[in-house]
Amino acid sequence: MAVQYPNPQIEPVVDYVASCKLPTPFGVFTMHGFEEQDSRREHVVLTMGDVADGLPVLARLHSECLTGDALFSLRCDCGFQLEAALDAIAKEGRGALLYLRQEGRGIGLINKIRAYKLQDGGADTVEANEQLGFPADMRDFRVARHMLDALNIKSVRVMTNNPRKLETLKNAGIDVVERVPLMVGRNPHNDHYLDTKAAKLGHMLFS
Ligand SMILES: Nc1nc2c(ncn2[C@@H]2O[C@H](COP(=O)(O)OP(=O)(O)OP(=O)(O)O)[C@@H](O)[C@H]2O)c(=O)[nH]1
Ligand SMILES: [Zn+2]
Repeated sequence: MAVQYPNPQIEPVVDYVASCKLPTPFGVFTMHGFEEQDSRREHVVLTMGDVADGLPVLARLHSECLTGDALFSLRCDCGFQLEAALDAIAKEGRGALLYLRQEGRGIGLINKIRAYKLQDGGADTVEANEQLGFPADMRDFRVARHMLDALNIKSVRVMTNNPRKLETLKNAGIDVVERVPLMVGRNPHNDHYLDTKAAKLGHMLFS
């Protein structure tokens, strides 16, 4: 069985490091860098507008997907969601995108490649994780709460299709006031994957 990180028994400590401007095709964001003390994992938050005014903030808590976010993979919907979230924040002129380094729902990139190989052989996304000895989802969102606290973000309107993720966020101490759907990027390569997420992981992917 895989070792879970961060350890659920130990509250993670996350240090704010520095902020800078980040111009993008969607608009100019401010990028805030954070570092987790134990794992030295580096996370960023992109913000736009005044997010510390106490009002709910449009937010995306995006888990790293190197293949979808940076390498144009059509196996999932991550890259499309990343773009749509940045676009939505820019259109509203205010919001936050937390880019969380928990690749492959927490199993890491190399294990995700192993999982994809099993999926190439017929397993679905959940079965593949289980065959490798991992739970379907190993993510831990307590790190995100620390980053929201550091930025004085009191409550969030979360862009997600995953109601279970909202529960996980609430259990991590994050004040979620609304779910904002983020349905983009369905294509022939991820059709089955998205159907599996809806059937087995509870995602609301049908309007
Ligand atoms: N283990 C595993 N991880 C995957 C797979 N496809 C995508 N991921 C990872 O899943 C994470 C994204 O989680 P999802 O379950 O797609 O979406 P979600 O964040 O729960 O829900 P949304 O907010 O609606 O996107 C990223 O870390 C991806 O790297 C897969 O087949 N296997
Ligand atoms: Zn992905």
